[in-house]
Amino acid sequence: MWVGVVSLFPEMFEAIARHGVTGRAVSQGRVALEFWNPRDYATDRHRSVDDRPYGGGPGMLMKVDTLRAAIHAARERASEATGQRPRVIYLSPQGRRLDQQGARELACGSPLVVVAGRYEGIDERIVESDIDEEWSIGDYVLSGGELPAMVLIDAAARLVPGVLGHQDSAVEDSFNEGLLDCPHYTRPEEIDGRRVPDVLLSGHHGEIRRWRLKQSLGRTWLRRPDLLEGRTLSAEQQKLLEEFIEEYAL
Ligand SMILES: COc1ccccc1CNc1ccc(C(N)=O)cn1
Repeated sequence: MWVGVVSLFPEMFEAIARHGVTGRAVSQGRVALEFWNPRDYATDRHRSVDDRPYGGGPGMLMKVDTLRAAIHAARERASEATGQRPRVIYLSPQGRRLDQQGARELACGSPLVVVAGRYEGIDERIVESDIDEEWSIGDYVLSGGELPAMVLIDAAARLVPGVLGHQDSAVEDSFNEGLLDCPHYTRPEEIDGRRVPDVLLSGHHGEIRRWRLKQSLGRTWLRRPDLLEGRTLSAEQQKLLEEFIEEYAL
């Protein structure tokens, strides 16, 4: 996966570029991250990258000429590096809500150019002319698009084949089936009198799979019933959920 990042604070992206699963993906070349900083395209003495909003009002916007130069440079490089036109993405509270399905879409195929806004955002004409898609990580406002950009890149990068240790861990990710995850346990077998569920110690892999699926279904029913709306459960899933509800009601 190739990602070009347009940001005034490229060093923030060390958080994903140099640590953990994403850091390893970058060092192994499975994910390529390149950066363009609008400030590098500033020509005035103060190297300004923000500008005043027409119509007045509080705050500033990102300066048009330096931002456009950075976006165009990233676009060009994307085409050079991958032979494909990139999808230019802008993170903003006005964008399409990122979810696991969206992450899957972003992970496969086209190179991405991700634009992280600062100040009060960017000129609408840039959104119209240079941005292909607006995405949001949730209904809240942050001081910049860098953290949302890292969330989007991380969610997509971990789905790139070979990035996760053993591929099943992405497949087993309950959101993969659109369900919440089941509870997880590791040593010791008992913590303050709380024991690991016996089924997980039994070695019966079929029982364990069913227990985990039942827990995922039950938790989803309890915490996020909306995820079950309009979803047809298999006969097995229906049975397991009914069992969970019966036991829960007891
Ligand atoms: C006032 O900030 C802005 C105003 C407009 C656009 C971008 C920004 C940068 N901030 C962001 C960016 C994305 C998200 C999100 N929900 O994905 C939250 N905040």
